[in-house]
Amino acid sequence: MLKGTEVLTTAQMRAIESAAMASGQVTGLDLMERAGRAVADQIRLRWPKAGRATVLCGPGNNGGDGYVVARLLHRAGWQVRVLGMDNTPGPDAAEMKRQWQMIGGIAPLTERELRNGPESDACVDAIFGTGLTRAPEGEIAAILAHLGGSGGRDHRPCVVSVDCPSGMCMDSGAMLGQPRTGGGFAPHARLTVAFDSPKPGHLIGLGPVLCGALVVADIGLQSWRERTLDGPGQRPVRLQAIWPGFDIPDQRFRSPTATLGKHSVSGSHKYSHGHALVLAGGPAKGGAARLSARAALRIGAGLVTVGPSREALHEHSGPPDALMRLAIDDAGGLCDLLADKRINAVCIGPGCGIGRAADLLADLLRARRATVLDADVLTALSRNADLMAGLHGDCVLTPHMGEFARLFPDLAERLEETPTQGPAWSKLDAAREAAARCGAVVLLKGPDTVIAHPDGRARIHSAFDVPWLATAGAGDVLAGMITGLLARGLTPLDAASLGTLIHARAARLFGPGLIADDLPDIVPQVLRALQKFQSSSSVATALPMT
Ligand SMILES: NC(=O)C1=CN([C@@H]2O[C@H](COP(=O)(O)OP(=O)(O)OC[C@H]3O[C@@H](n4cnc5c(N)ncnc54)[C@H](OP(=O)(O)O)[C@@H]3O)[C@@H](O)[C@H]2O)[C@@H](O)CC1
Ligand SMILES: Nc1ncnc2c1ncn2[C@@H]1O[C@H](COP(=O)(O)OP(=O)(O)O)[C@@H](O)[C@H]1O
Ligand SMILES: [K+]
Repeated sequence: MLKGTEVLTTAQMRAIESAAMASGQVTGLDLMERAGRAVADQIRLRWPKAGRATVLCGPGNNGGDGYVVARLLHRAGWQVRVLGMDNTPGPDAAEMKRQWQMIGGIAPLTERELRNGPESDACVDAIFGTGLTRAPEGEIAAILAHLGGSGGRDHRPCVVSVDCPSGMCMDSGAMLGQPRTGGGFAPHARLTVAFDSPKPGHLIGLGPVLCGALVVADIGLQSWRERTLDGPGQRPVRLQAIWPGFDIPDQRFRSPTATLGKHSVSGSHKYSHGHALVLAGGPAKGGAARLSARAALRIGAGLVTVGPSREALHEHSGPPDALMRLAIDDAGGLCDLLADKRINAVCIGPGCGIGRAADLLADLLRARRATVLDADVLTALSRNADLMAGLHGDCVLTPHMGEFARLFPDLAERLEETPTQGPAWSKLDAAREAAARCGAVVLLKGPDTVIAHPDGRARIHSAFDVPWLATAGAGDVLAGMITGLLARGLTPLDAASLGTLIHARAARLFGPGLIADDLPDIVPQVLRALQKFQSSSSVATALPMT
């Protein structure tokens, strides 16, 4: 994978910082100075004219970063007011506090001080970072509520958060002590400057909404990151973000003469791009399967066949003409068809009907094809433990939250609980646990999509900027895209990741007003853009991750 896609847990981040400091080549003070400088620089980029800042410093090292920001903004000509706690922090933060005190005073960190102080252009939130262990209470909870607009929308300060909006668990994107769905007052940052790598909480749960624009600043830890996470005897980096820098796992997107598996693309034919089968349902239910089939064709499967029941076959006679149609009446018919080994990927669920999906699934799973399971078949699966036991490593399950709750009710319930302690149970944990239990890749949909492999690898795709993707049939298109990529020979994890990326990019390109039918036909445009991006991947690695 290209650099720049790793997502670190807070525990991994702490381990990397400790390794760096233990090496003797860098001190905690150096790191804190770099972190504070990164935040101050980002503020100055956005406000080129020196203004007024209020800096809120908490009891630990996040507060230490805040004292650095205060000093550097003061040096740049800003009028800086600091609110801090009357405690003795660790030695690095204590030193940064001392340096600030040589410049200016520290008012008490109270909601009253904040509310009654002069207006400021930027309010720097350096109260809690990775050290948050429990839900904030009392005075600090009141300050955080004020940052979230409890004093009225017009009084909501322009917040710049250091590492994360304070009170947010960086492993889950949940606000400790508040409902998962939001609704409580929480700091809504205009900008969040995180260090070294994003954490899961920046990308899932409430994180993307609370963080505002996310900047990930390099504080010089890269070589320790590599040694700590990838060194001999260490666990590999197991979590990645699907965003610029993500390595497209299909050679075709790199160069026209590249190879795909064993087949040279230049000398290839349609069967070397795979044959996808989309199982459709009975009469009057064909739309969803046709959306999937069209998406599978557009994304590059060599052949696509749609397989409804015999009485529904005539409904599938419309375009695209490239699509093949074949009646599949029952499991026997499916087995006969799957005797053709060239059919290497199957999509089951969209518009299939729960009963028919249940009837076909056991034999389909026994045929051991790469299989996408979506919609109706997920409901069938949730009602039948034997079917669930038949899942295998070439399966991709694509539930939305409602379907996930039917399949894994205990995991979904845990996600509903109000988290009180960090690290809080997250959508990432739920998807990973589900994948481990069922032995298949689980793609848990939403604006934050999490894709988990049974071996613990996982990927996160954040698409909070395309709310219009939540439209009827969009999931059917995604299932078809993944099926097409499986037909092309991608692994289930890669097909799910690339399908998710292309799906959201198509929605972004189309813009508001999108209906699911529009998505497949935007795919060629997205593929062209991806091809260009990949052929200039050295540029891509240098792109700032904003
Ligand atoms: N390590 C490094 O070199 C670098 C670290 N960096 C920076 O350090 C940050 C991590 O620092 P950190 O570990 O000191 O944790 P931090 O987030 O400041 O909070 C800990 C304090 O809060 C307290 N506390 C927790 N929850 C609470 C609650 N609900 N209500 C009240 N108190 C609560 C907790 O108290 P305790 O739980 O012990 O009672 C403790 O006193 C990181 O995000 C980054 O910004 C950068 O400078 C780069 C180099
Ligand atoms: N708020 C949102 N922002 C961006 N994407 C979303 C949002 N909500 C859902 N999605 C995406 O839209 C698609 C909807 O799929 P699904 O719920 O299965 O719809 P359907 O069953 O109608 O096809 C999924 O890919 C999901 O990740
Ligand atoms: K913070």
